[in-house]
Amino acid sequence: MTQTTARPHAAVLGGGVMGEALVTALLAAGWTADDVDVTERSAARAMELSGRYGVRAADPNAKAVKGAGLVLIAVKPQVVPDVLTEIAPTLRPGTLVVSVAAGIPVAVYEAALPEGTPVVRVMPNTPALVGKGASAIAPGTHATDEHLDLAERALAATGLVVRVAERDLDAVTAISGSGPAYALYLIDAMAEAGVLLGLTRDLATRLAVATVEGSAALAAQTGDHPVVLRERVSSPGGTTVAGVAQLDAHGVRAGVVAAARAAYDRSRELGAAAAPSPRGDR
Ligand SMILES: NC(=O)C1=CN([C@@H]2O[C@H](COP(=O)(O)OP(=O)(O)OC[C@H]3O[C@@H](n4cnc5c(N)ncnc54)[C@H](OP(=O)(O)O)[C@@H]3O)[C@@H](O)[C@H]2O)C=CC1
Ligand SMILES: O=C(O)[C@@H]1CCC=N1
Repeated sequence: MTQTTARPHAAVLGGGVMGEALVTALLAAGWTADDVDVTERSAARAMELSGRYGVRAADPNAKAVKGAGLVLIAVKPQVVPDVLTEIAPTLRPGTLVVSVAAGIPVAVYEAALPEGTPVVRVMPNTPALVGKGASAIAPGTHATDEHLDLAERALAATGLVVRVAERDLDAVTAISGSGPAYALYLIDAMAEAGVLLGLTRDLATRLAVATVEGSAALAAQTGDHPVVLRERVSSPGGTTVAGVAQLDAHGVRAGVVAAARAAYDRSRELGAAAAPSPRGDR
């Protein structure tokens, strides 16, 4: 059965950073609090989310998915196999399973869940919390365009959502999934430099945040290549070329590439660890 209801009852499994972002996204996209259940390992955290958003703190996972037409998995990758074992017996036919877990291949979900279960993998990022996220979604074997549409409706309030093939998700994870940490690392470094040069920390941080936000907006709104935009900041013989030469001298570009490569490799490792063993004896 294909689940195409506009806003089916949703169960968010795992109410950590990303689970909370998904709960807020659903509510912002028009789901009512009555239509969203959230499960957690710790009852205190589940109650916290329930108190904050009015959603139902439901447990265990097997019970939460019983009445759901949309299940969103937001536990750590290492916990995904156990959660799939828990929910497989009670998942309704046709319920769309959406997972944000890094690295875990669609094949792992499809092997553990009832035959024909539609699965969509999502790689979101934390700016989703303020509607400025970037998410990529990839369909499993049984996910139709309608299932992708439903996943997009669920993510509508989080920001940019793009459709990709599953093979691209490790790279997406390395760039936009982990990317906010790289950007925030830069902001922190710029603010720290401002303090070193005599600004107050508050002023330096505000300037660094506004500068990175403004630069991103400039790139997004003009569509100009980042190098062209960078050249416009760089007056001949001026301050910017002096500064950027130091970024090159300190290998910052190479560091960013190495960071993304390491995140990509880690995403693949997480997937390999969760994959059924060749002997099929997991
Ligand atoms: N944070 C991010 O920027 C992004 C994260 N993701 C993915 O989102 C997923 C969650 O990450 P994140 O939110 O950062 O991690 P968190 O640790 O913040 O959230 C996971 C939550 O799941 C809870 N949990 C553990 N076991 C169960 C269970 N059996 N049933 C229900 N809940 C359970 C954890 O509780 P406890 O802490 O008590 O174990 C925790 O609160 C990961 O798979 C990650 O790859 C994807 C993109 C970006
Ligand atoms: O660090 C992680 O593993 C998750 C996935 C992408 C961002 N955070």
